[in-house]
Amino acid sequence: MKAHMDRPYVIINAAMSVDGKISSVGNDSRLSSKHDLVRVHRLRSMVDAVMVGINTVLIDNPMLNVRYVEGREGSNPSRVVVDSHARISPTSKIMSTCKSIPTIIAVSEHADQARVERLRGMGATVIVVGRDRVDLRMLLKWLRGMGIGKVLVEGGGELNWSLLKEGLVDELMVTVVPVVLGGRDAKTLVEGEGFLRVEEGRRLMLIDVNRMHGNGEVILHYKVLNSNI
Ligand SMILES: NC(=O)C1=CN([C@@H]2O[C@H](COP(=O)(O)OP(=O)(O)OC[C@H]3O[C@@H](n4cnc5c(N)ncnc54)[C@H](O)[C@@H]3O)[C@@H](O)[C@H]2O)C=CC1
Ligand SMILES: Nc1nc(O)c(N)c(N[C@@H]2O[C@H](COP(=O)(O)O)[C@@H](O)[C@H]2O)n1
Repeated sequence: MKAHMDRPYVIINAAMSVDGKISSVGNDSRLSSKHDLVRVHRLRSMVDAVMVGINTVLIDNPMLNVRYVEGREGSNPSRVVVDSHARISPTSKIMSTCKSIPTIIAVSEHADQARVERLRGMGATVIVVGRDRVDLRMLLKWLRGMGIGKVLVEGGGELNWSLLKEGLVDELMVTVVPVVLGGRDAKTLVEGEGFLRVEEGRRLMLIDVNRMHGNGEVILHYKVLNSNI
């Protein structure tokens, strides 16, 4: 697990149903067990930053801190929100705690300046990376320059797609939860426009499979191949 010259080491982690959904049509994403969440928090404690897309923040209102295990030297990783138009709410859990947990909001040049200043005034670091939407390669380069060596991406499907498509992911960890959710509009692990042909798909190498305490959850751990290093 070593950072690259121009970007941090990137791990995607998510929980999905057997039919590939990361949330139900009713936007319920509480899929995995407490045991699995303890594993996720351990992962959080081992990285420098946790990254999510703005939809995940608007829908889940996550905290993204380390709660279920002892943090590294009692500290939390930085939080990075990919938010082209600075839509994050000042009353969100992330913004409400940005004075005590380092918080980076990545926006595009199209973000409203007043919103950006408000977020900065609350204590978040707002960086402009990209014209119409956040340029993820530029963002990762900036994070690397700030000394961030490992990033854990915790969704959602659109962010996962953009990162995988651009070859910016090193590992993928998926907890397959023994439930079927269905729903054509329910979010899947990877959204976006998708690859036209199977041969264009991002290839993975299975490096580990773990069963979680007999509750039927299976954790699949892959290395992502042909990423642009
Ligand atoms: N079960 C699980 O492990 C998880 C489930 N979720 C669920 O996923 C859903 C949200 O996922 P999505 O709607 O796919 O949204 P997302 O959370 O991936 O956010 C995507 C949004 O980020 C912004 N963005 C800016 N620049 C971007 C870029 N270069 N690439 C991609 N996005 C960019 C855009 O506004 C875009 O619509 C929620 O329902 C949440 O509950 C989210 C995380 C984990
Ligand atoms: N690994 C995993 N399993 C699930 O079942 C989940 N619902 C998620 N969701 C991710 O964790 C965020 C919530 O974090 P906090 O508990 O608020 O710290 C959520 O927004 C997703 O990114 N992950």
